[in-house]
Amino acid sequence: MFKFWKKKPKPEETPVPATLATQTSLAEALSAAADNAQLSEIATLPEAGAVASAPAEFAAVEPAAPAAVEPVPAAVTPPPLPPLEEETPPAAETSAPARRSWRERLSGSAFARSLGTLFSRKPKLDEDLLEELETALITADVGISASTELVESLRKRLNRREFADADQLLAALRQALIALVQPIAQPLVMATQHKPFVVLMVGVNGVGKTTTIGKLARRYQQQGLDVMLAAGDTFRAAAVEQLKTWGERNRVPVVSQGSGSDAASVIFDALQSARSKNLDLLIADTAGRLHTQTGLMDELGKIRRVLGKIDAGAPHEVLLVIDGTTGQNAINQVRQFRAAIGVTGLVVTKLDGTAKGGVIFALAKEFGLPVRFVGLGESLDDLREFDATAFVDGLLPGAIGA
Ligand SMILES: Nc1nc2c(ncn2[C@@H]2O[C@H](COP(=O)(O)OP(=O)(O)OP(=O)(O)O)[C@@H](O)[C@H]2O)c(=O)[nH]1
Repeated sequence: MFKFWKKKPKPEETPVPATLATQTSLAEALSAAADNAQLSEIATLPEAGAVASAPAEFAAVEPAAPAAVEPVPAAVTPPPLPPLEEETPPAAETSAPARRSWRERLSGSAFARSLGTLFSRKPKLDEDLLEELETALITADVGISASTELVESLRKRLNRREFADADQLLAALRQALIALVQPIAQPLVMATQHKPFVVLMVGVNGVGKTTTIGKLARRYQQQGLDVMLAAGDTFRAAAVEQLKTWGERNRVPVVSQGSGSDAASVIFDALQSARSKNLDLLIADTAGRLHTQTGLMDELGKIRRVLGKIDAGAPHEVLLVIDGTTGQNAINQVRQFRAAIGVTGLVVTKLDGTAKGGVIFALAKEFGLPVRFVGLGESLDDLREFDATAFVDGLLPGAIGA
C-alpha cells in the first residue's frame, strides 16, 4: 500500500500539502533507431580537479565513503552565486498571486506570437486560414504529425459548418491542444517505500539539469523532505561547485568527488550516505552528453547497475531535461536517453523567451511520456509542475480560456 510522505514543515514556512505517493513505472521498451539529426553541443572533456575532503562529522558517519558530503556550517560566508541560487522562495509556497502567469512567460514564444497575429486580423473561415494555421504550428515546433492531425480535425469540423467564426475555430483548437497534452501532465510522485527516493537527472549539455536540481531540491525541502544531492556531473567542475554552493546556502548536503571522477561512484556513495541518514530524497546530477558519445551513454547504464546493488529499483525516477528551444532534436534526445537508461519523466526548460513553444505537443504525440515540470524562466519560482490548461492558455491569443 502506498503512503503519504511524512510532512515536516519548518516553523518559518507555509506548509505545502504532502504528495500522494504512487510509484512511477520505469520506461518501457527501447525506441526505434535513432535518426540522423545533429544535436547542437558536444560535452567538454573531464577537467583535473582536487578531490574535496569530507568534513569531520560526515567522515565519522561514513568512513568508507570516498565522496565528500558537504553540509553547511551556520557561520559560513557563501561565495558569489550562480543564477540558480536565487534567494526568493517559490511564490507557490508564499504568495501565489505574485508569481508571473504562464501567459506572461509564454507570450514571447513563436507559437503565441504567430497565432496571435493570425487570429487578431479576424480571418475568414477558409482553407487559407487552415493552411496558415498548420504552417504556424509546424514552425512553432509542434511537429508535422501533430500539426497535420490537429488541422485535419479542424478541417472536418469546418466542413461540417461547426464554426460560425474564427474565434470558434480557435476555441476548438484550444480544446484539441489541451486534449493532446493533458495525458502527459503527470506530477512527480514518490513512493515512500523508497527511502531515499532517487531521482537521476539526465540530458544533453546546457539544458538546465544542474539549475533544475537546485530548484527541485528547494521545492521538496520546503515540503518538509530531507534532501541530498549527488554531484554526478563530474565533467564540469563548475557544475560541482554550483551544486555545492547551492547546497551550502540551503543546508542541503551535497556528495561530490573531484571533477573527472567516476559519476557512478559519486552517486553510489551518495545513495549509501542518504540511506544511512534515512533521508527522503536523493537527486543526482549527471554530465551533459550526446547520443554519439557511446562511452558516456554507457555510463548511464553503469549508474543504474551500480545503484541497483544498494536498491534494486533505483533510480526511481529518471528525469530527462529537454531545452525547450531545441526544436525537433528533442525527439531524438528522448529516443536516445530512453534507449540508454530508460526515462520516466521529462522536464522541459527555457520555454520562456525565444522558445518556439510547441515542442511539448510534439513530444506528447511521439512518446506520451509524462512531463513533470517545465522551466518558464531562471528563478526558483519559474520551475512549475506542468499544467496542460495553463500551458495552452499561455500560448493562445487572449480571449480564449484565459
Ligand atoms: N531562460 C531560462 N533559462 C534557464 C532555464 N532553466 C535553466 N536555464 C539556464 O540554462 C543555463 C544552463 O543551465 P545548467 O543548469 O548549467 O545546465 P546543465 O544541463 O546542467 O549543463 P551541463 O552541465 O553543461 O550539461 C543556465 O544559465 C540556467 O540559468 C529556464 O527555464 N529558462
